[in-house]
Amino acid sequence: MAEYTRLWNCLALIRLRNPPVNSISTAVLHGIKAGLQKALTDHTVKAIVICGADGKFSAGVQVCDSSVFYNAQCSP
Ligand SMILES: C/C=C(\C)C(=O)SCCNC(=O)CCNC(=O)[C@H](O)C(C)(C)COP(=O)(O)OP(=O)(O)OC[C@H]1O[C@@H](n2cnc3c(N)ncnc32)[C@H](O)[C@@H]1OP(=O)(O)O
Repeated sequence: MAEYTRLWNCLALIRLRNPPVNSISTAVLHGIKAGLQKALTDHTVKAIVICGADGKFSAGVQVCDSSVFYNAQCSP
């Protein structure tokens, strides 16, 4: 999952949340995309911060979820 939060001033935050290491699954990828779309349609947003939950950023692609590569390349 990835949670979108509109922060103060011109900032938006996308927080990756996929315990234990916030790896990027297909669901996380979709959450990032949804967050980016929200930020892009809010013309007051000037910068997007992407972080990971619970003090970790991300271990990268979720092992054993090869569909992540397909979804990253093929989704519009
Ligand atoms: C193209 C290529 C792209 C886009 C890539 O992203 S390549 C990068 C792929 N990711 C990695 O190679 C990272 C592999 N993981 C690590 O190096 C380490 O796990 C860590 C540094 C992220 C954390 O180390 P540590 O704090 O010692 O914890 P553990 O190694 O014990 O891991 C904790 C649990 O997390 C699970 N884990 C780790 N990485 C992934 C991952 N990428 N996808 C899914 N799950 C992951 C790990 O299996 C442990 O799970 P449990 O055993 O506790 O159930």
